Amino acid sequence: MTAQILDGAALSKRLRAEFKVRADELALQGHRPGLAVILVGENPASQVYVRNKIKACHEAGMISFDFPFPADVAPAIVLQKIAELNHDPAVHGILVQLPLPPQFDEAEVLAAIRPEKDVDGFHAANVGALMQGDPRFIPCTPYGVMKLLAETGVDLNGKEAVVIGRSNIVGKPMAMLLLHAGCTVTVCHSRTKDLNAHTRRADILVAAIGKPKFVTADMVKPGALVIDVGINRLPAEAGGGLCGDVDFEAVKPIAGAITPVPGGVGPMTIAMLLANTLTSAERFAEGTVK
Ligand SMILES: Nc1nc2c(c(=O)[nH]1)N[C@@H](CN(C=O)c1ccc(C(=O)N[C@@H](CCC(=O)O)C(=O)O)cc1)CN2
Repeated sequence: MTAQILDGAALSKRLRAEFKVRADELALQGHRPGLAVILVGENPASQVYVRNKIKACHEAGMISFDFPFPADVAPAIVLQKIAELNHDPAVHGILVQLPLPPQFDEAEVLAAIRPEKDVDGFHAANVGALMQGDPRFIPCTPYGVMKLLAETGVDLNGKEAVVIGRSNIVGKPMAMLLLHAGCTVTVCHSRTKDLNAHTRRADILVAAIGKPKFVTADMVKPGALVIDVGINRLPAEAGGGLCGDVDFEAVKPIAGAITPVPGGVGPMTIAMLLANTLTSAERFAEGTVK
């Protein structure tokens, strides 16, 4: 058996072309979608992600408003900017790139974003709505994973799903989405005993732990859908480049489907950010949100 490769780069490109059509329609009605992007500091990976988000935004016919701040900025300055953006009618989505420098209370910053413009879906109100099965904005990475799983055509109802990782950005919302899709969900983490016993019975295995090639072939059930959320930068002495949390070459012959890194979940994260921004702009345009 060789796995279906879930090509997130191709799917993202397809979706972004569809978004452009919708964005242009909104622009004709005077509501071109606008995304405000706040980046604090010079974390090289964050700089790449933000650059890619802004580029994707422009290519999809949306406006970006870019706010870079130095690493030592006082949190009050960033909070003030968020307050302004909350009231700006040209801005339909606000994103604060994570992680933030240590002087910030991340929860305080995320709580300052108006939930109706929280296109990352990290505000407690949006997290709560997702928990209740009535999502307003779905966090971009898990949202992208659900789109990739849909590409396999596999009915998720009744399937065993195992998520490795319990972060607020990926692990927890991922578990919730899989639960709502009818899966029986297990969330594993650093304290989980006998991890392999859990992963080996997973029909859907999502790895989001940030450890290069952590998931090995012996951890995977034959035919499983394996989703790799990890993006690990290898040191030069290990050959450099990016690798995921899954040992791709070893797991590919066993899995039913698998995402590559790069080119799997990462590009879908950006596509779903645009999807959320577009949704927000449509809500403002139709008056569902004021
Ligand atoms: N405010 C947010 N901060 C962070 C999020 C998020 O969703 N919102 N997620 C991650 C980083 N992230 C988006 O911001 C992100 C990560 C990776 C990619 C991506 O396209 N990866 C490429 C490789 C790119 C490279 O060369 O490094 C791939 O996998 O093919 C996009 C977005 C943490 N912060």
